Amino acid sequence: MSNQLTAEQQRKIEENRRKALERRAQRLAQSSSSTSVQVQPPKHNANPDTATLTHHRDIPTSAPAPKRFAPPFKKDSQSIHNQNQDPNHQRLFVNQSTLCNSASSRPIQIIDPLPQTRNQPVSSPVLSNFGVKPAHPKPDLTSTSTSSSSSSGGAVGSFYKQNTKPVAQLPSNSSTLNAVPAKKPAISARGRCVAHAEGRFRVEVGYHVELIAVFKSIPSKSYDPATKMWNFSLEDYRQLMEQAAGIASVSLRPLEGMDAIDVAAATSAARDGVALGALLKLCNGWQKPGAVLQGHFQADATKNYDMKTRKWSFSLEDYKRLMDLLSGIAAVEVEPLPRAIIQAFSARFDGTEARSLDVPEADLSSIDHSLTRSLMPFQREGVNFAVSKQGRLLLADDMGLGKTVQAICIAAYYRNEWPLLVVAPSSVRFTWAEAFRRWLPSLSPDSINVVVKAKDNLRSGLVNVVSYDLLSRMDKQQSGKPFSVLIMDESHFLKNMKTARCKAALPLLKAAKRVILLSGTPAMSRPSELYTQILAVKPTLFPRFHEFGMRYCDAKQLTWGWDYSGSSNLGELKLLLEECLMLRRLKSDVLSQLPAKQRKVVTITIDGVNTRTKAALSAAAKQLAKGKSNKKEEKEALLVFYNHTAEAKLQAIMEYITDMLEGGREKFLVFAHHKLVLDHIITELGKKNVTFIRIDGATPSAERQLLCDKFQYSTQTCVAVLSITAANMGLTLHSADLVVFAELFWNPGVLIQAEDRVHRIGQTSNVNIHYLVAKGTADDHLWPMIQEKMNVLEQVGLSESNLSDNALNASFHSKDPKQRSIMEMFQRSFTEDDDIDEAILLEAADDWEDTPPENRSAEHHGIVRQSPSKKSIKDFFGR
Ligand SMILES: Nc1ncnc2c1ncn2[C@@H]1O[C@H](COP(=O)(O)OP(=O)(O)OP(=O)(O)O)[C@@H](O)[C@H]1O
Repeated sequence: MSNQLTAEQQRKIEENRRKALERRAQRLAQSSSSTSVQVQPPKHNANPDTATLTHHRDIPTSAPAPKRFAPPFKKDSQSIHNQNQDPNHQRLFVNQSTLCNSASSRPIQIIDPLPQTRNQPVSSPVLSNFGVKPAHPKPDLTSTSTSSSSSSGGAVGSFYKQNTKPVAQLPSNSSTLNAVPAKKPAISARGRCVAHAEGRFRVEVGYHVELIAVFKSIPSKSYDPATKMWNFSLEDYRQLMEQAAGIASVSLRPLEGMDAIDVAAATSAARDGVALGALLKLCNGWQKPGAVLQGHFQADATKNYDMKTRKWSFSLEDYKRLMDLLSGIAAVEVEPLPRAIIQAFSARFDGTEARSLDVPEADLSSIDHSLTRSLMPFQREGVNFAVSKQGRLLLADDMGLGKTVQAICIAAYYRNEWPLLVVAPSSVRFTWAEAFRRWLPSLSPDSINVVVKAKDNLRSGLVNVVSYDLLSRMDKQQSGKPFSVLIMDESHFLKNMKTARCKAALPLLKAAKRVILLSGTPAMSRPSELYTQILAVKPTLFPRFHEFGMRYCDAKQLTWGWDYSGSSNLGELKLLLEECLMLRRLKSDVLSQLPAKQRKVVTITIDGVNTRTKAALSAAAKQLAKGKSNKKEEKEALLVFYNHTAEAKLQAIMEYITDMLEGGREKFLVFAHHKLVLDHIITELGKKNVTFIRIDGATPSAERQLLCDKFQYSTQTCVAVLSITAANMGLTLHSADLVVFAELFWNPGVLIQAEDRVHRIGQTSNVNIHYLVAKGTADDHLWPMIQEKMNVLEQVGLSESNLSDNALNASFHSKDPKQRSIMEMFQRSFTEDDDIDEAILLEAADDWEDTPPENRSAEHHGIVRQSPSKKSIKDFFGR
């Protein structure tokens, strides 16, 4: 920006300044009435020097001598005390703007000095509408007049238009209110003070000739040509603020936590005193049910500034009235609520409140009855919510609450707009395909397309499933073509806009008419992670990230740019999301509707394994299919097949565990059978620096409890890696509520016991059990067998689960007679003499427990032991 002003410009500025001073002088002269200003003292501060006014304060009619309420610095209290006599030093402190949650009526907390930045134009419609620069006649606050909305329209304008409800329920202050006069001087430069280096602060403001003159007069001034900003010693803070306050067309936001808004000029004028009095009366007399009154106008500025307690909060219905009152106070600037909030809560603002959960019942008659009949009540509510949001939502239910079934039902509601695209983590692509087969029997299985290669057609099915990573590797022409209906599973995968997966997904999200995002953990560490998901569902809410970042990410400008890693106004953000786009239920909210144990089949793929492993697996399957002459041979062949299955599943198992960790699962159990698998898991967890415990047959009894305690009391992510046969009993690990079976085992009794490490007394949540089942492996035969056996146990009341629904695993019932016979072989081999197998396994486990102490390691987890007893299991499985 050029520093050169023309003579004409300088003349105009000087003229404006002169006029402003004249107006101020006129107002001062007119101040005649005594005003009741109520300011509550901060409870912790009894020091009269750091002056907090108590109860009603009469501002004298003749002598304009309102006290200076607050010192900017503690160390300066004496001089401040002196200045308290100076009418030009009275300050009013108001609080950070936030929306806070309240059970009955959702109150707002407002009154924040406007966080102007150079990036934010000062003449936004929001500001001009909300009395920061009112360019309109003062509205009659006791009437339903909406004249103040006239200027700039837009969202805020429409809010005013809607706001036709009389505000008669407020304490009547009509005489006072009617006395509020109109305009404030126009402000041409807004800025803010920001902490700079140690003991200094800088002023972020646009060019203003008079202000520069003030800056130059400050002794500790320093100009940084790189940032084009002035900075000063904190010692000179007050001097600068006072001089800046003398320039009518300048508004500086004070340093956070220091003085708030300087109302010296305002409160010395009766005009403003009247408005302030009305406002404070309004606040203090406000005892309407549901209105939460927090905080107070604060008149001290000690360094113990406590944002939490110094807040006012008001019902949304009274927002307009409050803003109107505030706009009558010349030196008070109030940041209006964000446009997004006003848009989202427009019905609440005008009192025609409809609670968002009171959503109408959607007509689901066109959807498969088997699906709609199965929906639990809260799931049905989820579908209703989605339909009320025109199929655009973030379903953020806790894990295991059936986001998949809800998403399928929502998508099915818009079936005439298909083809549908499901984008999911690679490890659950096939689980999605299974879920569609299970829940939508009307859908031909052939119309489900799981994309496995980047060159595959993304649109060959009516339902298409692709992984995030594959999508990002696909030809743009393919991946860029829009789908009308989109499901994005584990949508926190989109949290970073710079990632390839997010870049690939965004164009699809932009183009889709229905966007169903699913995640139990939409943001794991900071609000900025939510932004892309919000943008995907409701692009109009925060079209620019900066706006979102300023409000909810505590954005800070650093020398290298903006830092959005913080968080601010989280309560407000939560309310906003719940109102507009997000539905989140916790297990504890719907526990009564959930089964105690929820089992889920996760279909994994072995497509990625190397050809050697694949060849070994198919050779083992062929050997079995040939049939064996005696039972011993048959059993050995089965075990070889089982072993190769373990090897083939390694990669997919780890992929799934990684996705669980990425999805924010903090504590869970992973059961496996083969040492190979257990070793692989802990090696990979070690590489990822994830804490784990390992309990297998080699873990001495004395150490087991210590390891369990480590897991139980761990406050961070911790995975318990456990052997199915050696850790299925006697352990309590109920601080977790998720069990993953990386491998299957033919004895469901052992599996159920293993599940019960978390499903036991003391467990307060429902328990989720995930069985990883790989197609084309021994699992094809083991799983139906387990299922059949579990059903038997269930029928006799020995197993409590939701597994009895045969449709759940229909695709695992092999139709190939040869394969069917393998399943029967498993059944024969491991059922008829179950007792013997059990005995061998348990004997082996016992042997391990007897490992001599010299072989024990203090840090057991992560260490592979060589124990003689391992051999027996190895032998047993033919390895
Ligand atoms: N209404 C229902 N009737 C029967 N089974 C259900 C129902 N809802 C969910 N389930 C089952 O509960 C299990 C968990 O459901 P789902 O996988 O959809 O949960 P989720 O919320 O997606 O969990 P995650 O966050 O772990 O992915 C699945 O086996 C699913 O089939």
